[in-house]
Amino acid sequence: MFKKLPGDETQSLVSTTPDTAVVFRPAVVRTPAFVTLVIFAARLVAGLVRLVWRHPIASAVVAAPCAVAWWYGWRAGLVLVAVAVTVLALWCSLHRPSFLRWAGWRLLAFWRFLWVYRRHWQAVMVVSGLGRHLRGRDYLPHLVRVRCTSWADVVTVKMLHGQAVKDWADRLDHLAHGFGARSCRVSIARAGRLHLVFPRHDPLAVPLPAMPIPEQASVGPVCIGTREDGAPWLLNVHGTHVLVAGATGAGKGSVIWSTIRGLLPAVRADLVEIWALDPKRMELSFGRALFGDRYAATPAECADLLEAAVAVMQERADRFAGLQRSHTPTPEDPFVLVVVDEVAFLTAYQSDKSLKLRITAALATLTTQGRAVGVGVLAALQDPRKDVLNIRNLFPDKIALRLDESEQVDMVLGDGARDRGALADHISPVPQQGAGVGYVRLEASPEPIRVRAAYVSDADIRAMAEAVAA
Ligand SMILES: Nc1ncnc2c1ncn2[C@@H]1O[C@H](COP(=O)(O)OP(=O)(O)OP(=O)(O)O)[C@@H](O)[C@H]1O
Repeated sequence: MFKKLPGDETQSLVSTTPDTAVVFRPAVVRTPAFVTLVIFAARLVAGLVRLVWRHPIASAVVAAPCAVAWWYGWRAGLVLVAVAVTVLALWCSLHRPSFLRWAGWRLLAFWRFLWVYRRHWQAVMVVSGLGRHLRGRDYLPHLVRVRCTSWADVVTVKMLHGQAVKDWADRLDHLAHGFGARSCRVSIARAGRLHLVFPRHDPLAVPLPAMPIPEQASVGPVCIGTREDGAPWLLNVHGTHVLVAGATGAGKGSVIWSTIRGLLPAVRADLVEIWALDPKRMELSFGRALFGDRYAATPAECADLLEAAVAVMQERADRFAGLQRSHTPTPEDPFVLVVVDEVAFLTAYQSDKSLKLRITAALATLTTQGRAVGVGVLAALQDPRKDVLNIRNLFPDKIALRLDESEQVDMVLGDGARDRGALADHISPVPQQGAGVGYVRLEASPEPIRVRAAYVSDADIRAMAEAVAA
């Protein structure tokens, strides 16, 4: 029986019959050195062809000076390099975005493909357990492509047949540290292929100042901060309900105030009314003038205000029935946004049982029936466990700011969110670095996105209240 095995594997294969001392050792046929050399040379050529095919620009940048130096001498090669560097530097200083788009990121991707990912690929795959060693042969996932954006490397990988996304999601730490990144996130590119996102630096590490107040009166989506990829973070509050979960000091206030700030022109145009429930009397009391008489602090006042919102909702539902199925804000029927700071004070931690029942029932009614008639809820919560807020699943949109425990991430963003890289429990507790930072899931994609809300200072809130009063 002949079995072809690479390397020295065969030498260590020994088999014995179960009850005799007969030992079988396979014969080892040594491959002549020149055959091995030919195989290595063929692999090298194939690798080079693949490299040129995948990175034509970067390959040309390296190959052209070498070719000129070969044919016309090293001085000519040096001149070509100097001219190319000068042209690139000029292009970069004159029009940086187009330079980065067409040359900068591609050159960086080429460099990182070779130096970071190709170089360490085998070791990281084997040590993390994503590669397999079967019958003397290494089976490794295929490194397809590296693309660089302003803040991260996006690595496309072809999984081994039979691997699942979970196999990769379970090893994000190994991958991040193996390739020298702070973290890693995984998403599906297409069947059998994944995108691994390795941030090179944190674009959300510095606090953002309050967003400018929009010029147009609109009920949203409201720009409340920025996403990790540099795009604005747009939050929809009209036609949905939003739950913001975060430990104490996570920056829930910045999400609430940035939203109110974005709606300010609509408040002034009577298209939006903001009703505030402030059981802690710390957060919303600061901009009390913005809410007029629709501000409640004690549990009894909060229950009354919530029931008033339910009454508005039911009156509209009676009027709209059979006439319209969605709400368009008008001064007669403005969009009502009920903002609740620390909703658990009114539900789980409320000692008066009848108040607790009234509040929970009103919140459940608003969150199940308010969307279509223009009544929305934006609630903040420190502890997202079900026994603290049993109606948390009635909020279609959820934001996970810094959380204390890893299990809380999936409670907020849904199953598997943490495995896919929503590390809300790793957000820094230092306010400068981590307050207002969080993860969201957009409707169009199951992948969590890292975001940071802009910080609305006390002075900004005061100016907002004065603007509305004027
Ligand atoms: N977006 C932000 N960017 C930078 N710093 C922020 C941001 N939001 C809040 N901070 C800072 O973090 C501190 C805590 O924020 P905030 O009070 O909003 O947290 P919180 O989640 O509402 O906490 P709590 O539940 O205890 O009220 C603030 O005093 C402020 O200095």
